[in-house]
Amino acid sequence: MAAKPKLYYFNGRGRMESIRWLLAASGVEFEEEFLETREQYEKLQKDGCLLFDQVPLVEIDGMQLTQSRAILSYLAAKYNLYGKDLEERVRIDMYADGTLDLMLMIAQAPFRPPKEKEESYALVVQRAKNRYFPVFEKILKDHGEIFLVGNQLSWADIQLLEAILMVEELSVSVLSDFPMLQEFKTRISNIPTIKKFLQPGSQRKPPPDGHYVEVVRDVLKF
Ligand SMILES: N[C@@H](CCC(=O)N[C@@H](CS)C(=O)NCC(=O)O)C(=O)O
Repeated sequence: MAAKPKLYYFNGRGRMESIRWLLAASGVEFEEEFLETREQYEKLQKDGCLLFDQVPLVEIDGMQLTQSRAILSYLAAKYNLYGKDLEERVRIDMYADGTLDLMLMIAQAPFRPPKEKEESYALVVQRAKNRYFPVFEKILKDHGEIFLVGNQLSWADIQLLEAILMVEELSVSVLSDFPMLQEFKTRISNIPTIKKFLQPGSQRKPPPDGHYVEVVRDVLKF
């Protein structure tokens, strides 16, 4: 039996969380090593595991992969979450890149000074409501299908659910003007592998707290 994928990152969401989501939604078990000290990070560097001296790092299929977007795209292809042809694939890429942009704004906010942090979160909610969610609402409404692309679950669906849940943590009523997205959220959340990942005790990570921010700063020295 092939070894489980192994994820090297902090014990928090950051740029690894979407990778956890894709694996979990695909029903793939994975191991995690959490970076807690500078020494762990320097050892990975010294051992030549980090292509550009950065995490996330994922060991899978005998490879050491870095660059979160490349990892996500590999997993999407491997686990049949990447559409049926090139046209579907590029749409999945566009939608996934949109939600990644939005989630990166959320991931970076805790590292800003308190006032800027609050402004960043407010901007995220505004962008979600005015830029990203209307697009996905319209896509679902126009094609009347249950998934964003084609007739099967894709990386784009999984990541949109992840993004919706993250923005709802900042504003519980953010979906109030988006009925298609409300239904989408319920539908995708009920896919058995995803439902399991949403249960307490899964490898899904909570929103970042002060301790997480401190560990990341200590390990990366910034
Ligand atoms: N484009 C890269 C960016 C990775 C990245 O910025 N990683 C941060 C931690 S979240 C890091 O390792 N920073 C250390 C550094 O850049 O020196 C990706 O998406 O994986």
